[in-house]
Amino acid sequence: MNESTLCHPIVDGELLLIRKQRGLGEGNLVGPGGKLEAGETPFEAARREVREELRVEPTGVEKCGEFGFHFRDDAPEEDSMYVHVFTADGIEGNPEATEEAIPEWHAVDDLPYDEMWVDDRIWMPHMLDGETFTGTFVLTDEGGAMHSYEMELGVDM
Ligand SMILES: COc1nc(N)nc2c1ncn2[C@H]1C[C@H](O)[C@@H](COP(=O)(O)OP(=O)(O)OP(=O)(O)O)O1
Repeated sequence: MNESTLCHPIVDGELLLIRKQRGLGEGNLVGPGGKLEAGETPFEAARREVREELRVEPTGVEKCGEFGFHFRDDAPEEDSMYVHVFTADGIEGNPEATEEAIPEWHAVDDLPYDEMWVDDRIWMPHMLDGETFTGTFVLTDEGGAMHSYEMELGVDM
């Protein structure tokens, strides 16, 4: 299964997201992140992806969760991903648009979940409340709807 990361800087009540310019979820509003490279830990990959996508260095990076997902209509082994989720308490530098990502800040209490992956509205409120979590999500309709999911809160990370 592909392993990837998401890293969410949260500063002054706002969450730094990206408008994804290519790859899985192109056009969606997502956390900065991407697949692990060979020999990399999830922590290293999370920081590298923020640097590559937004040209800033995340600070105070901490893991808050992990989840797996697959699409119901596809073979799970061919189209599934395991995602390590991090928060950051700041960034060094000013986010820049790159060919992969356009930065957008959004108030944590008014997130546009209808422009995000359908699983985000389930786990992200827990992340924003400072809870740890694990989850499994099964999406349908090419990711447009949630078929089923399981989540556990208060998990050791
Ligand atoms: C289907 O549900 C998803 N939900 C959430 N919350 N995040 C998702 C979902 N599917 C993909 N993602 C995120 C997780 C990773 O951060 C990226 C992976 O995207 P991609 O396959 O494009 O990986 P990259 O490493 O960015 O690709 P490049 O080879 O272009 O660097 O999406």
